[in-house]
Amino acid sequence: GLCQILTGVMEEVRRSIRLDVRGGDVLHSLLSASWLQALLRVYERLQAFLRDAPAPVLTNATGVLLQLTDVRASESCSEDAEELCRLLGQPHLQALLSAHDAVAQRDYGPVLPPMPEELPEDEEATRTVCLVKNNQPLGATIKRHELSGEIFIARVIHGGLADRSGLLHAGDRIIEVNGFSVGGMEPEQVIQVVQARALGSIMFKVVPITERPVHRHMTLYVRAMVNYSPQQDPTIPCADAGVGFGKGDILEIVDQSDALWWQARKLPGHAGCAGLGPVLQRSSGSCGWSQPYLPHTCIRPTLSLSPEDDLVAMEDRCVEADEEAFESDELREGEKPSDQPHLRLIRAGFRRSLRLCRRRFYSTSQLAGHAPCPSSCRAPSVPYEEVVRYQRQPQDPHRLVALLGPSGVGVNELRKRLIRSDPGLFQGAVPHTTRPPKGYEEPGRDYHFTSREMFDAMVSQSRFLEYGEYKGNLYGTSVQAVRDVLSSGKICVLDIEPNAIQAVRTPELKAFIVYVKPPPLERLRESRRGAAVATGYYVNRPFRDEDFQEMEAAAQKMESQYWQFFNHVLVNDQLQDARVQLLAAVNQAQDEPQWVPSSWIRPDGQ
Ligand SMILES: Nc1ncnc2c1ncn2[C@@H]1O[C@H](COP(=O)(O)OP(=O)(O)OP(=O)(O)O)[C@@H](O)[C@H]1O
Repeated sequence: GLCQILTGVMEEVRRSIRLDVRGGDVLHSLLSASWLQALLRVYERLQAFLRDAPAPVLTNATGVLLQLTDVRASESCSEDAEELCRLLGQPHLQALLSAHDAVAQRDYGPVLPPMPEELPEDEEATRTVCLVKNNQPLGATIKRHELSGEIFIARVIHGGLADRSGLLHAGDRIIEVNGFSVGGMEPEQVIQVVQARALGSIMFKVVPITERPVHRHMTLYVRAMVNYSPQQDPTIPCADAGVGFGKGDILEIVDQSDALWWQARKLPGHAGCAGLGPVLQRSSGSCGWSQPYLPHTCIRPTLSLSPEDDLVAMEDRCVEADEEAFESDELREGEKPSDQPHLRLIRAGFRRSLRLCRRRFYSTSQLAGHAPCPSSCRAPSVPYEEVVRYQRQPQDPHRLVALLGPSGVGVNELRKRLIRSDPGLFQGAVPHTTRPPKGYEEPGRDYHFTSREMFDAMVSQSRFLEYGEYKGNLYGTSVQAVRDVLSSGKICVLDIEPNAIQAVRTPELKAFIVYVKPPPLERLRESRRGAAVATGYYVNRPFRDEDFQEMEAAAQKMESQYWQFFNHVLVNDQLQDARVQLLAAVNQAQDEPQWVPSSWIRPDGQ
């Protein structure tokens, strides 16, 4: 009947408001709060349950079981009794009975201490908070005021015990812990008092902060572009309360109220307590985002607080230091092109010369007489990239699929196999070249043949995703060539070099980047036994051990610099398996929700 009483009280209060009784509106808003209503409903349900609660027949089933073993010991024990004893002797049944007894004896909840009888006179100003610790951190940090020496709650960690209680807030002044006055205590001493009880209840007496800051509870999702380890960060207020993450991880930022430290959860699957993550500053270098750890030296303690030993976390052991990849199928000269249309299709777009020049371009610096490739090192130096969930609609163009990996790993092989699996759906982009067409080549199908002047103009207009020079000829993949495939309703599949990553990550192309990773050395030796590595335009030879080692080294370098941009990592061990996995990933990219940069979806920053 509590809800009914509350309705009656609310009516009274409403009358008080009409009569302009002081405090009436505050009381009304309190009583009409949805959380209070919900709590009362829960309370009433629990009361109803207590009334109808089933009573255990016995509270000591485990004891009865022991008596049964005595029965077994007697000689007159029947076969049935034997079987019963055997069944009851099984560990899972014993565990079940033990659990039964614990419930029957109501031995499952901590016994709360009685409320203190003597309440201070300024009772209104203090609040007694009792938190029950079940081997989990309290999820709050404390700090000491430099001048007054008073102990304050510095931060309440989202989703932690203190936060879920709703009773402790950043800024609350702590007066007592478990009956011990914290006046004059060093922060470490306060921690010792908290740690004295690993389990059970901990009682805090606090003076609540009078004006709680209004938090913008706007959840933000970001992709980490750097690695971060709280344990290696000397500036984190509390390492144990930190959230560690690696490049490419998706983080859910649940609290941005602190200018220097976000509270974040790593996705997927970390539904519990959030952790502290640094609001890292942009690094100064143009490609600085690839660094493993950015020390955020901008972090300084706040003025009114002592800088070092005065901040203590109520997390266990936590002291807050304070507020902070051609055409290997390409026809040799004089060879005739295939009459089979599907083979022609496959050949279109597999241009070894382009791959080789790209490799050269990537490994050397820049094309003589040309501006640097527009895509080269244009990565924004941001530690985080805001992301949103994107689901491609059936009427939308497909996402570009870009494959990359260390030379020889099988990027081109996988790309060919993917296109061959469904030429009606997958297609490569037709590259541009300044070299003269060969007899069998058809402009617009094999290459867009163009003059050097035209090519240069396209370069200066940033119309290439990537380009390079091979044996005196220029080769490049234009944005328009990709657009042509996408607008025909097909999925464009490209192999790119890392320096083209930024050029394909655009709102228009929405590239899904698949990194093709070499398997461990042993597996490389085994799986590449019959395979040949391309060392020049027409030069193939069997793989050697040095090739594998080079591949591994190149892979490591690529991973350390670009891991954050990989949407899918595919280990190319067994070719057939890898192709199947690639197909599955590509389908997922087109048909299932994916995290993409928010700027792709909301270019205006809204
Ligand atoms: N999983 C695999 N098992 C066996 N052989 C493979 C596998 N993947 C690729 N190969 C073979 O390895 C060789 C190199 O592959 P591919 O040409 O695709 O490499 P790439 O990554 O495109 O490198 P590059 O651009 O330097 O040629 C080819 O002969 C290919 O058939």
